[in-house]
Amino acid sequence: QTGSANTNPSDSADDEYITNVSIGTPAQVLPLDFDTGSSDLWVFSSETPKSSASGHVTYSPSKSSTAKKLSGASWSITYGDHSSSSGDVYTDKVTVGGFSVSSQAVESATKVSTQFVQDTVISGLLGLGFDVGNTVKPRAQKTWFSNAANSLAQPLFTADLKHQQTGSYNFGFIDTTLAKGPIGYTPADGSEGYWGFTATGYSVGGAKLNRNSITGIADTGTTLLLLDDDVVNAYYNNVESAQYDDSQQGVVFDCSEDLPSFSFGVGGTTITIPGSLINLTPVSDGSSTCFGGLQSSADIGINIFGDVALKAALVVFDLGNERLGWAQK
Ligand SMILES: Cc1nn(C)c(C)c1CC(=O)Nc1ccccn1
Repeated sequence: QTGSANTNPSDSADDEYITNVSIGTPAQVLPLDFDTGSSDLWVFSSETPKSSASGHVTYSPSKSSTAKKLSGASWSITYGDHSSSSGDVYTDKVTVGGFSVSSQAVESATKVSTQFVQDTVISGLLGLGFDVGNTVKPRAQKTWFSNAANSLAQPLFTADLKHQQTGSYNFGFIDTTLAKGPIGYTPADGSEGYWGFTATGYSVGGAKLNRNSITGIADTGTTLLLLDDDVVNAYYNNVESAQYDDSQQGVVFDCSEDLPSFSFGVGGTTITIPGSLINLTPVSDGSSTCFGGLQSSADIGINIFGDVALKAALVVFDLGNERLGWAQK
């Protein structure tokens, strides 16, 4: 068995990717942010304060004949950008891309932070990280993919995110036609709940890869490519107008700049992010100053290959072999 779901950028800056998920009986369709950087499936619901839920599609367990309260269970999550949510837990049927898990832990939000209240294009997150990262107490719950894995043709999923176009999350199979180059595989470290891996080196503007390895995570739930300062500086030293903008909390440059590409080595292959994908968006509507898709990870303590990097590749999240595959697109 397999599943295949379309995913769409939430706005003109590709800030997030939205994937529709069916929950309950009859199906309640919610737009969720699939996040390989976390392991909770949580939703805005009938239990979310009305003022917070305003503008969001919500899940109502009372309207689902297959919903069951998970007695005594609660959850609470804080993301690296300090956004957060918490609540209680139901189990219900959850279908993604035509594949159903009959009893999936659906975490209902009774509290959500301002960032989520304001982000009305999504109704929650569907974690695709490792189960060890799930926050439900007293007993951690499995992710939708973990519950599905044993029934899928292969225990893996792929992410094919695109700039301003419809992409896909495929479960149980690899559609190699989505890629232009070979898939390079490298071990994945799931011990922290993330999909951790090590890139063997990097280069700017098509130069030969150096041998400075970069250890980080493949994170569909983070917009940017967040790397060490020495890498970020090596890149922006090639961008004439680049400067750090305090108010924007990042490097900005003239939108007219012809940005160099950024390449990294992984699993014996090279993934090249075209400069165009690193010109993320004007800092404000109509501005001729643009915000960089590559920014510093110095304040985070972990390197994050977010959507800016993932958009350049077909990425295979292979749970069965504890490995990540990257192919140029
Ligand atoms: C770890 C981290 N530090 N900083 C500054 C950022 C932006 C991150 C990544 C992050 O927070 N990702 C995220 C946020 C909300 C939902 C899902 N993923």
